Amino acid sequence: MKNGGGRTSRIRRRKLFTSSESRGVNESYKPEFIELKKWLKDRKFEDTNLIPARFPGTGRGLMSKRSLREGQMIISLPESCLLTTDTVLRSYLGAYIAKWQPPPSPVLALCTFLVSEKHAGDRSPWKPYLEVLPKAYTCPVCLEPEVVNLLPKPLKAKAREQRTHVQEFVSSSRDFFSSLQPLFSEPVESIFSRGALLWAWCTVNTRAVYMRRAPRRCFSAEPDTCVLAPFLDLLNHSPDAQVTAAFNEETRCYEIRTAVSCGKHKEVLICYGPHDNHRLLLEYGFVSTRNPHACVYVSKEI
Ligand SMILES: C[S@@+](CC[C@H](N)C(=O)[O-])C[C@H]1O[C@@H](n2cnc3c(N)ncnc32)[C@H](O)[C@@H]1O
Repeated sequence: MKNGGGRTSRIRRRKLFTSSESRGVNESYKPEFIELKKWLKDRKFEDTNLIPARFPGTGRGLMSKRSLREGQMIISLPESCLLTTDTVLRSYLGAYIAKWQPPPSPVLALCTFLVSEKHAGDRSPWKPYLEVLPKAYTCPVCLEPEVVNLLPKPLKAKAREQRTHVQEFVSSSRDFFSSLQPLFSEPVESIFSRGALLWAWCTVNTRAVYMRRAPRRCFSAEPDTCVLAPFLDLLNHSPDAQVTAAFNEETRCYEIRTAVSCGKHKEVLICYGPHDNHRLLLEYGFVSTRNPHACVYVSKEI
């Protein structure tokens, strides 16, 4: 998910789908969504097409308020709503990132910002977004080792690789977090705990959209492609969905258009990529029951 190709392919590029079975229960009355709506409006985003809802098969997602025509814009989220590495560099963390050697990765910058803003609580200007983010994730890295042990062999190996990757991500960032101590009255070890970083890593890896940004010297050479897109990131996945999605340099908005018409009061779904169920579980923590990309892994010996 973190490499360029994987993320590119999963970014819900050309696909949108609405399921007739998935009649959802409106959740827009919930205080957290009312606050998020106000926050988005202050940043010049007013949605007319979508409302948060809970669906029987996919859980929390977005429902169409009206029918959508083929080619119609589903959502156009202004740049001011996006959480990018620029947001982080412009923040109180910017000076610390700029002077840290070796330069931190773009994902580390995003995770540091998420943990720090979450810690700020009511003082964070991002609070309405942080409040709607999941409290926990179901990617294999979050599962107990006994549960990972029950996975099929090839997936088990991938799950262990993911755990090692995240462990290294956390342990190799310790000195950087220590350098941030002047910003906090509490010890940084208690703020940037393993649990907090795991939550932030899963937030970025399960929810970010793909938007390639120019490399900058203050970051490591890893591609800077992950951008958090509040509200838009409530869209769930269907392998059959057909949308186009990209940042529009003219409107300065992240836009998603449907390639097919879509009925009123249906779940609006996008496609994260042509992923089999192993990849969906690894990267997003779920599997798709009717997945045309499902495949069976056969060991070399067989
Ligand atoms: C970009 S978020 C979508 C919004 C998310 N459902 C929420 O409540 O915030 C991606 C996450 O949604 C869930 N998800 C997306 N598509 C799904 C599907 N078809 N079935 C079950 N869960 C899905 C997974 O937990 C995934 O990691």
